[in-house]
Parts: sequence; C-alpha cells; structure tokens
Amino acid sequence: MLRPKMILIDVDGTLVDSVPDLAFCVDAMMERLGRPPCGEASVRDWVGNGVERLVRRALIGQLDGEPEEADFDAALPIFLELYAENTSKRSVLYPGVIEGIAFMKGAGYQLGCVTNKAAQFTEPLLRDLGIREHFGLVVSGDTLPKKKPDPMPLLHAAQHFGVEPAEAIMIGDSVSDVKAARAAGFGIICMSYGYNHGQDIREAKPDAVIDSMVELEQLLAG
Ligand SMILES: O=C(O)COP(=O)(O)O
Ligand SMILES: [Mg+2]
Repeated sequence: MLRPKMILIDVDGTLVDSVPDLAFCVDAMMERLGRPPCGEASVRDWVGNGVERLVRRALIGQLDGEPEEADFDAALPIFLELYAENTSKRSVLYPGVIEGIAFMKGAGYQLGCVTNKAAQFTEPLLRDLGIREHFGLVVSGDTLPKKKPDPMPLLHAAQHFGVEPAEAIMIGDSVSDVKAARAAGFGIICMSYGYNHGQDIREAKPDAVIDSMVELEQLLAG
C-alpha cells in the first residue's frame, strides 16, 4: 500500500461502538409507537446507512424493504428527539482508537472523518468522546448531496486537504466504506470488529483487515 498523505476514518463501527445508544433509541421509539422492541443484535446489523435508513429498517424489522411512508413520517421525529438526548450516553471508543489516532497524528497524516451519521449527531458524539479536535475535516451523512457508498464525501475531503486520491486511505467497517473508497480511487483498510450488516467484511475485499488501530503503525510502515 502506498504511503498515504491523508487518512479518512468512519465513525460508527470504526471509531465508536455507538450501537448501545442507537438500539436504546430504536427500542424507545418502538415502544412509543406501540410496537415490539427490535433488540441490540438486530440494530447492529442495520447501522451504516444513516439514521433515516435505520428507522425504516426498524419499522419493517429487516435490512431490505420499505415501511409505509406514513409510519416512517411518524417514527422519524421520535427517533431524532430520542437520539439527540442519547447520542453519547452509552457509546464508547473501541480499544486502540486513542493509540491509533496518536500514531497517525504523530506520523503527520492529514486526518478527516467521513460518516453517514447526520451532522447534528456526529459533532456532539466526537466532542463528547474527546476526539473531535484531531480531525481537520468532518464530513457527515447530510453535509453533501450524496453519502457513502458514493465517492463524493471522500473526494470532497481529498480536495479540501489538497491530496490526490491515490495518496489517500479510508479506514472503515462496512461494504459502503469499501465501495466509496474504490469508486474514489482510495486505499481501504477495514476494522474486523465493526458493523457490516452481519457479513464478514473480508468478503468485500478491502486492502487490509485489522483487529485494532494499534496495528496501523506496522501496516502503514510495511
Ligand atoms: O449509519 C449511520 O448513521 C452512520 O454510519 P457510519 O458512521 O458507519 O457511516
Ligand atoms: Mg461504519
């Protein structure tokens, strides 16, 4: 892998184990709607395509398909209200994230964050977990007209930092990260522990799969 100048990092399932808060809010929303809870294991498989898609999946109880539009319109504001109050109460950084960021900063890489999470939640989450200051740019799911797997947020970040795609790497956890990176011409490293809709991320054939960001130092040196 070419030694990169810029590294972009995904949030949910890569930096932050956010499912405890997301699952709490999904189940509280379902309760308010008079429906049965979905449970944390299901929510884990549904994260990665933004809050609206998560709410749609909760309403139909599965990954693919669409709920009634009226049901979605009733549910979304409830979820948004709940998640605004529960963005970072139960969410934690994965082991190795602090060490990985310290290495990347120390090695002089430009660091950005690219997530499909809406900006109103991304910013407080990164701040509350004490890592916002490390990122020169944060591109959220609603910052631009398109989100991952579209390459637009990655190319926007490359332009922001004045870096060519071939000099850039994305670190993520899902097939959307792999697709966005490939379409943008970036390298792609995936975390084995994240959320990938119940599938092993190795099937998406990223350039490398690691178990902890402490492995980045060795990987990027080699
Ligand atoms: O689904 C979301 O809201 C965000 O997911 P991501 O941070 O993995 O892009
Ligand atoms: Mg993710």
